[in-house]
Amino acid sequence: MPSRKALVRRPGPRLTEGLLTHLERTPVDAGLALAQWESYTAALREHGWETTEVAPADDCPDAVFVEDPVVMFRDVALIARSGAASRRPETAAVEEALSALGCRIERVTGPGTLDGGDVLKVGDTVYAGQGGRTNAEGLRQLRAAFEPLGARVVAVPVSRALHLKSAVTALPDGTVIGYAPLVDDPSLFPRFLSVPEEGGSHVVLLGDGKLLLAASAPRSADVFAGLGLEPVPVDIGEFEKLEGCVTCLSVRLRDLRA
Ligand SMILES: NC(=O)NCCC[C@H](N)C(=O)O
Repeated sequence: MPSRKALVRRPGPRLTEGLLTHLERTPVDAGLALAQWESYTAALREHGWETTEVAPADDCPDAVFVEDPVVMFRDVALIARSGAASRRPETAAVEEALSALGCRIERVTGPGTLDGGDVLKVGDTVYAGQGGRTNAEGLRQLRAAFEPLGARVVAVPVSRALHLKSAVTALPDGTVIGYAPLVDDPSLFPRFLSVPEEGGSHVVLLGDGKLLLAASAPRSADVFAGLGLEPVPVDIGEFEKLEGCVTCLSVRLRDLRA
């Protein structure tokens, strides 16, 4: 029976200083962001995911984007080493939380860099974005950690978005979805579906055909509903101003050993 736990991390006091790469800074309302985070984590729980909070990293503005400090494959947690040096102190408490949950821990070491947001798993295929935050050495270490476990790692160039998963994610049947202007090369994916909004390219699979996605993507939600899926919209507008999306606010742990 697959596990249904999800790591999350509460927004910290410096959230509004989060890094920006592709967007101009616009004011972030910290109170509203907290309310949106509470609704996001409540939606996970309502759909059967038990949430575990990673201890705060209050000096790290981007710590709420808990997907980036780790990549999971089966019960192995590969602790990442961000291409953004200011994000590296986020990993310590993530490692502690995963270790306490019984995960085996591996670590990306320098000069390798890797952000969890650059890794999209579709079954045993692991698409790894190489761009601003993940370098060739990080990719090499990802292969070394996961290929012995049965992963097939496919490198994907990322030049138009912060992370691979800022550009593409996947539906339950494995179809990769993306907002075409942000995808370097859709032909790298066996099946690609273009969605009408940037926010529509990020979905978190909740199980039973349900997809968590941003409320900013209603037309994409209609596309998914037309495919027989059930969109679950959540407003994450304050995090979108910081180049965050639904995927980066949690790490689902589906293969923990009992
Ligand atoms: N996986 C993700 O897409 N993470 C979003 C991180 C946003 C944050 N402001 C950053 O630039 O690192």
